[in-house]
Amino acid sequence: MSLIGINEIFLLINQRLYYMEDIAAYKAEKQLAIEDVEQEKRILRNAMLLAEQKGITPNSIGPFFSALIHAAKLIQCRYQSDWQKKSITKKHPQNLAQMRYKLIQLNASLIERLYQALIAGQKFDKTTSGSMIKMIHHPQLSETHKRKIVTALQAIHLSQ
Ligand SMILES: O=C(O)C(=O)C[C@]1(C(=O)O)C=C[C@@H](O)C=C1
Repeated sequence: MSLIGINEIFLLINQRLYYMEDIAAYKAEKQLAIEDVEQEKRILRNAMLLAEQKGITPNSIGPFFSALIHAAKLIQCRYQSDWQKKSITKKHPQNLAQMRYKLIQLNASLIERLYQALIAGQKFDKTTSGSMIKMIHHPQLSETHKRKIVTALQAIHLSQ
């Protein structure tokens, strides 16, 4: 697996995280709660199903998407709290349904890329932790939370 393959995985992770600013803005405008437990269940079910169809152990992909969702909620909370403090809101966010549709596509692409990396023999071992953490870019995400995403990614494995 080339570095390009890994770059693509982190590009998709970053794209997913970047949507959270707009989602936070939409929810602030519509006064919706950040957390939507039913949507989270749908995301996890869908990810595990797709992973299983590919040949990735579903229980190993679950914690990775849980870590992404956890980071997503944290980012939304931080944006909303920043805006509240400064009495500003981000205007004209995209529609939530549209953003969720894009997130579903990103999730599927992520699973596909992870699968390709794993069958190519890519090892996401501890020696790569530092460089992978550096590949996650988000102004609202601390090193600790980036590490949680990377640790969950390292546990993803192919079905036997
Ligand atoms: O779809 C949303 O409403 C989101 O905020 C995105 C997301 C996710 O990461 O997929 C994050 C938090 C919610 O609890 C549900 C889903």
